[in-house]
Formats: sequence, structure tokens, C-alpha cells
Amino acid sequence: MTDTVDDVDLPYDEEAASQQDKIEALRERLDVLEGQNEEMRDKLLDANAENNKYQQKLERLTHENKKLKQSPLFVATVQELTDEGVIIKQHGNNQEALTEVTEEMRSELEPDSRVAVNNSLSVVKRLDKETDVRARVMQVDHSPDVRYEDIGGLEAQMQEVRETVEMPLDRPEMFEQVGIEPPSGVLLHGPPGTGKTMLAKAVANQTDATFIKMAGSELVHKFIGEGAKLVRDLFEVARENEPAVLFIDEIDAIASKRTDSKTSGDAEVQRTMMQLLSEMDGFEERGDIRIIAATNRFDMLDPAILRPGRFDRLIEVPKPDDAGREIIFKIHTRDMNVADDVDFEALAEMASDASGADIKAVCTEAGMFAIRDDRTEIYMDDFVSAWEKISAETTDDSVSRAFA
Ligand SMILES: Nc1ncnc2c1ncn2[C@@H]1O[C@H](COP(=O)(O)OP(=O)(O)OP(=O)(O)O)[C@@H](O)[C@H]1O
Repeated sequence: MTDTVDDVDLPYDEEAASQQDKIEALRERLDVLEGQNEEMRDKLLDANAENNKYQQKLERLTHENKKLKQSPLFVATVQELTDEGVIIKQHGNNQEALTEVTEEMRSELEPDSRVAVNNSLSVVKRLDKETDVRARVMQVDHSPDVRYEDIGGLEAQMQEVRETVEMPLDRPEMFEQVGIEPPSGVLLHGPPGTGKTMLAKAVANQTDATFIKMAGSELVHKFIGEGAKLVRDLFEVARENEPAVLFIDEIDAIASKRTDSKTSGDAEVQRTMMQLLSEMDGFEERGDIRIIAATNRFDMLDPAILRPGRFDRLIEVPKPDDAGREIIFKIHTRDMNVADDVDFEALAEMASDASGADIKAVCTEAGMFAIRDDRTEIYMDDFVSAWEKISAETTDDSVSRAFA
């Protein structure tokens, strides 16, 4: 607390001291105060310097923390909990390491726990059980509900898929008798939402095969070190569920042209792709499993994946033409209460450049317009308004993507 002038004890006797004594005493007091002031200023400077040091340390740690959060994590398995720390074995390279963990983390771990570790092999978190990961990234559908009649405008593609996937599953003896190997893998390529997944599901449905789907991006972007193992798991699940159609969506995520960068992420993608190729090369033991892959980025694919014996049947799945769009409109309005004034040919012409998925969205939105208007019948105007809405949204979307 600062003293005010009134509170200050005077360093002399007001009544007895001479003027000279008073001046002397005040000067002495001033000297003392100046000394104290100097001392306080030094302390303040020291404190400021200390504060700066802590501030810098804080910034460094914040930066470090951010970097740790951004850098990829590796997957490892706990081998043993010892007094010195935890012994972990990294997936992918199988290297063992001893790492220290906090008491709190230690209490969560036990031998065989799967953990995520950072670049310096510190355990960042405990992961779910492997089976949970499998379930999250693989979609296993024993009876997919898509039929060929549900797909519009892709007659030629459907024919080719049937020949290459359905025939070897349904009549393998034909291939044996003729003496040729059925195509190993089929690659569907084309813009998003054009029916690639539908084709794969329909062929699985037709052949009573289990439909197993996995997205390439899930294989490599979750935790580094898992990709190759997930590919092995994927084929194992397929073998357990024969006959099976294995659908690998977004294959470009694991089979892009090689880049020169040598980051651990790239090495992981390479490992995952090599595993996929080696599973495909062991085709004879594959049995009743057909592989269909899909991509929107055909231009990005590594030619290694397209070599004979791998994805050697390429099927382009383009956006539908006028006639295709008309059929798709009819398919998606099959169960809708559509008014007589709805002209499908005109709708197909209006929705030029729409994909099958866009058309599906227009039909649902047209139904919503009717509901908002408290009607159960859908008019031509509802479809027109729906198209305007959906096409504006898709344009906004592509504009924001282009500027992202
Ligand atoms: N040719 C089509 N005929 C009928 N409906 C279609 C067609 N194409 C797409 N659709 C509709 O769009 C939805 C999405 O299609 P699908 O998932 O097959 O597209 P995709 O080509 O696999 O897309 P992506 O590349 O984005 O995975 C389907 O469930 C269906 O409702």
C-alpha cells in the first residue's frame, strides 16, 4: 500500500527542529526512498525478464503441442509394463521401444493394448480394440438391397460388370472350360454420384454374395501403421464370407501415382498399396471373391494397379445423358405420388449435367416442397423449384471447393 503525504511520519520534530535540520532530515529520507525505489525497479526488471522467459517457454510448448497434435500418430501394441516404463512394439516396422508414460495412462494400459504413439514414441492415447476398428472401416452387408432395375442409364456398364463379376461367380466352370482366367479386378471410374457403388451392390445382390465395402481413405488416414493390416483383414473377412464382392471405394487414396516425398504418410500409403497388390496377385487362393474398385480420380492412379491380373477391366461410369436422366427420374419417383402434369422428358432436359445422386436429391426435395405446401401430390413446379434449389447448392459447393 502506498503512503500518502499526509500519512508519512516526518523525520523530524515539527516543533523543535530548525529549518536547516528539517531540510537535512528530508534530504536523508529522500535518499533512502530513492535507494528503495532503485531496488524496486531492479526487482521489477528481473520479474519482467522472468515473465518474458516464461512467455517464450509457453509459446514454445504451445507450438510443440500443436505440432504433436498435427503430426501423424503411429500404432503400436503394448508388450509389457515394466518398472522402467512400457515396452511397445510399433506396427509396420515391428520395432520395440521402451517409453515412459504418466501414472494415469499406465493405469489404462495392459499387455496387448493398442496405442497411438507420436514421433518420439510417447503414448498419446489408448485405441479401441481391433475388432472395433474393423467394424468402423468395413461395411459388411449380407444382402444389399440394390437391384439392376434400380440403376438408370448405365446399360453398357451394367452388361460389362455382369460379364466380369457376375459370370465368374455364377458359372466359374464356363471360364475353366473355355480355358481363360476371369478378370481379376474391375475398376469403375467416373464423377461422384453416378452409380458406381450401386453397380457393385447390385452385382452382389444378384449373385447372393456378401457386399463388403471399404473406403481407401479410411485405410490410410486413420492411424499410420494400420493400412496394410486392414487390407489383410479385409481379404480375410471376404474369405470368411464367400461368395463376396469386395468394393474398395476411393482407391486413389492408396493407389495414387508415386510422389517423391518421403514422409511417413507416403510410406504408409505405399505399404498399404503393396499389400493390396500382393493380395490381388494371390488370386488363385482367393476363391469366390470378386474385387471392384472405384475412383473419381482416374488420372491420379498409379499404373501399377492397372497391370494385367490386377484392375485390368476399366469401366467408365459417366454422368447420365438425356435418356439416362429421364430413366433415373422415373426410378426415383416410382414410389412417389406424382401428378399427371409432371413431364419427365422436360425434367431430364432441365437437369442437364446432373448426376444420378443429384436427381435423387431433386426428387426428395420436390417431395419436401409438396409437404411444405401441405399437399400429398407432387407437381411439375415442385420439381422445377427443387432443381433450382439443388443446382444452386451444387454450384455454391463447387465454388467454395474451388476457393478452399
Ligand atoms: N445411375 C443411377 N441410377 C439411379 N440412381 C442413381 C444412379 N447414380 C446415382 N444414383 C443415386 O445416387 C446415390 C449415390 O450413388 P452411388 O453411391 O452409387 O454413387 P457413386 O458413383 O458410388 O458415388 P461416389 O463416387 O461419390 O462414391 C444412389 O444411392 C442413388 O440413389
